[in-house]
Amino acid sequence: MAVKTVTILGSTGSVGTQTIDLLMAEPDLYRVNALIAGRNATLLAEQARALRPDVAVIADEAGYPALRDTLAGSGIRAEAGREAVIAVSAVPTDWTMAAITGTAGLEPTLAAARNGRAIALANKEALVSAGAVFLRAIADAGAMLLPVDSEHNAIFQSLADGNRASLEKIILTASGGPFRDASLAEMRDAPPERALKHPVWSMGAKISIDSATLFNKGLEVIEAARIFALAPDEIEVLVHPQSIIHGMVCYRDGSVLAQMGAPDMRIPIAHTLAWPARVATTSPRLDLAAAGQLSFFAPDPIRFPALRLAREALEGGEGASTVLNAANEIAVAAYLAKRIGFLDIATLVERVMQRLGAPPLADLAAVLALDAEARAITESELTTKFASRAA
Ligand SMILES: NC(=O)C1=CN([C@@H]2O[C@H](COP(=O)(O)OP(=O)(O)OC[C@H]3O[C@@H](n4cnc5c(N)ncnc54)[C@H](OP(=O)(O)O)[C@@H]3O)[C@@H](O)[C@H]2O)C=CC1
Ligand SMILES: CC(=O)[C@@H](O)[C@H](O)COP(=O)(O)O
Ligand SMILES: [Mn+2]
Repeated sequence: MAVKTVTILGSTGSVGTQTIDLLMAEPDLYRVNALIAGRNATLLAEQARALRPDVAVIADEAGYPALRDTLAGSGIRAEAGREAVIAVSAVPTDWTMAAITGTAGLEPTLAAARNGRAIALANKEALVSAGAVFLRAIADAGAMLLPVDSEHNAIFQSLADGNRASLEKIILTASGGPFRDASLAEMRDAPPERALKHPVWSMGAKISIDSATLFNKGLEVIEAARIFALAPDEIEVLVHPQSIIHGMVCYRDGSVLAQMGAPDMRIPIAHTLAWPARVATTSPRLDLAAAGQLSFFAPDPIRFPALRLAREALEGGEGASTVLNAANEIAVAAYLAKRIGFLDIATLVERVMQRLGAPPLADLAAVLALDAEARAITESELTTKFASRAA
């Protein structure tokens, strides 16, 4: 088998480190071209010394001296700053893992896509924010989009028999998050430390809070609509606390194909890494007898308004998803900084959506401008309407 060249955008994060676990398990199959991270220069340098890429890039320039000094004499280039992140993302490589959190990952991911190779997409915010602009860039470049998000990878696998035309609907499962059974009062007072405790998955802070509000599932509804060209009413969400079935495709003859697996992100990452082949992983094997029971129920729209807001954004036209995503990124950061309460996240996002509506998006510049405007308006809402709480 030919050696596959690999670049990881977001190598120091939860998805990035699990990708590295897989690469290190099969060192003869892969060669790492570049590792790119945000701030964690110590871990990035350690990863670079183990994987020996051509270059390691740290977005935060303050981390450059540590990265440069640790890599001195190794033959591995050290670079820093946003421009270097985008330039190195653009260097041709067979497979790019797009795992930078938030719209910070949009331009690097599109730079990688322009090479027309495989993009393993974990960074759902980039697709939600840029929508058709993102998909057009992928299609124009002839790149292959491989969904890493567990639910979308499950749908991708369940569609593999080519029966897309016979699809009736898909079902995305949700764990329900740490507040699945909590009262509204508990949620109102919940500190970030509690919201960060996901019942099933170990993930970065931003997506963990999104799972707690169900904005993660809302973003995933939009992500699924874009990747699989589905109408909003063709996408259903079911809470499935065991997180064993990740997604299902329902066909018009009544058949339902589901993808199952232990809740371990190395499984969908490995699927995209080896696609269309499969590689062995050491991930835990599914033991259905031990699981005993698989349960499902509809999400509660009162405690979790995020799903309604995401559906409104999806139906509201292009720019509404950009606004929802940007407002949510700012609101989550404000919650983590204890500037607002947990339930304020959705309230804030809804206010910003009402203020900005759904402006059309002609190109990437329009996406970035709307993203910046939505962030500024969310900040101004935060400092005015939520000022008393912040005091
Ligand atoms: N974790 C999971 O299981 C899943 C995650 N996803 C998606 O994957 C993406 C990554 O999630 P996750 O790994 O949990 O997040 P983490 O917070 O764990 O990791 C984020 C990564 O992005 C890097 N990063 C952040 N900002 C920048 C920047 N401006 N420039 C370059 N690099 C940057 C971080 O670097 P550093 O740490 O050095 O600052 C880190 O390597 C998200 O979009 C998430 O929604 C989807 C499905 C599952
Ligand atoms: C692993 C993964 O794909 C996450 O997006 C996961 O789905 C989060 O769990 P929730 O179902 O609680 O959002
Ligand atoms: Mn997911």
